[in-house]
Amino acid sequence: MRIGIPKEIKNNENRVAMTPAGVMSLKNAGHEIVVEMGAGIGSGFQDEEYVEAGAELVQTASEAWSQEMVMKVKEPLKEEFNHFHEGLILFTYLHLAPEPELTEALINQKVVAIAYETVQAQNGTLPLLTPMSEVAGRMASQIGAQFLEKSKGGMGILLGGIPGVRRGKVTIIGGGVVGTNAAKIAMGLGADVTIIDLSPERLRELDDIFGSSINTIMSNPLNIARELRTTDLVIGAVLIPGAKAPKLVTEDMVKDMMDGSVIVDVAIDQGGIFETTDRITTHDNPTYEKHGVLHYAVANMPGAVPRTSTIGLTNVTVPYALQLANKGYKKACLDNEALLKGINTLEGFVTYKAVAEAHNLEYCDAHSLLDE
Ligand SMILES: NC(=O)C1=CN([C@@H]2O[C@H](COP(=O)(O)OP(=O)(O)OC[C@H]3O[C@@H](n4cnc5c(N)ncnc54)[C@H](O)[C@@H]3O)[C@@H](O)[C@H]2O)C=CC1
Ligand SMILES: CC(=O)C(=O)O
Repeated sequence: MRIGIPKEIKNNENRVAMTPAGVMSLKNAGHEIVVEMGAGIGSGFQDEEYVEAGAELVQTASEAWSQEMVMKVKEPLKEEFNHFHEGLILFTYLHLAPEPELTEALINQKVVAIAYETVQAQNGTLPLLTPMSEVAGRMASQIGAQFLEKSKGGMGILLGGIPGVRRGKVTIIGGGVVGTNAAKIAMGLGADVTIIDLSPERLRELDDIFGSSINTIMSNPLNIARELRTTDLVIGAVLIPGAKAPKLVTEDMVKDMMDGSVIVDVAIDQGGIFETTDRITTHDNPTYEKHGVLHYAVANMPGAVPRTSTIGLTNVTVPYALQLANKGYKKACLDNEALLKGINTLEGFVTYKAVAEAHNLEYCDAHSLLDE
């Protein structure tokens, strides 16, 4: 199969879909990899390294996009929609639930759109989301700590406190991969950490992992409102796979937060869990202030640490890319239920229920389309 790797064009998106090591694995399996010149530079991978690994370099995005399968990192931006063509296999993060225009473009062009974030293993885990959630979770506490500094717009507190001065309070809503990683770093900084989750089993697991070093609390509107009144940094880390994020924090709850406190809404890529994170911010201009609270809502946080992120992402995507390329997407998805769950659009239909529901579109089962 011929596989294209275009350069990412989102604001400060320095990741690339494939390292030279990944290219070599696919090349050794008999596939042709076409890499847009300079695609790896932001992650510290030179064009020559791709050539040595067996890739063909091309000058334009159009050439990289005109292959049978395209692998990317971020969901395509409007400027990229004109590259879509019927039957193209697009393997990337998509986050379609909050993206009606992208969903429509993929349907209209009959793209086989396989979303990294909905590839789901039998045990419910999301293997192609996990490494980026690990990165974003760890970054969320670092970033929150920074924006609590006075010069950055925060209330001017040190999360770890000092002897004689209270520690900062961090509340994490959603105790999955992002939440757990955010907790590790916040604890490392010396903060007083609380995790709120809806799943009693998950709260139990968190209690087993962290013991009495953190507080665990059941998710409900009353508990969230009460915790946020005394929180310095709140991190949004809830996910319902494929679906628009639930707005768990109302505008009134935000109004009740302390002036100079900070929100980091990591779940913004699925629409965000705060009523007040009504826009996506960028690494260039990452925050805005509303009701005295600083809001950070960058949808490609791992793009800021591209070297770590690109290697982490390629580690997990290559085995799936090999299945798609070796068997063709139909057989690969029929053989592997996890990959099948990744298909979000196929033959002009939405094939992921939560996405169809988000846009009020007809849902069609991917398995039955592949079986025809
Ligand atoms: N902004 C960015 O750059 C990045 C964003 N993300 C996003 O972060 C979000 C979280 O991802 P993961 O941690 O990997 O998901 P996950 O599936 O590991 O964890 C989600 C957690 O939310 C909990 N949850 C569900 N409903 C809840 C509710 N009503 N109240 C409280 N908790 C609830 C679940 O029980 C689960 O523990 C996703 O939207 C993901 O796409 C991930 C990486 C980068
Ligand atoms: C998960 C995602 O969208 C990202 O890493 O940018």
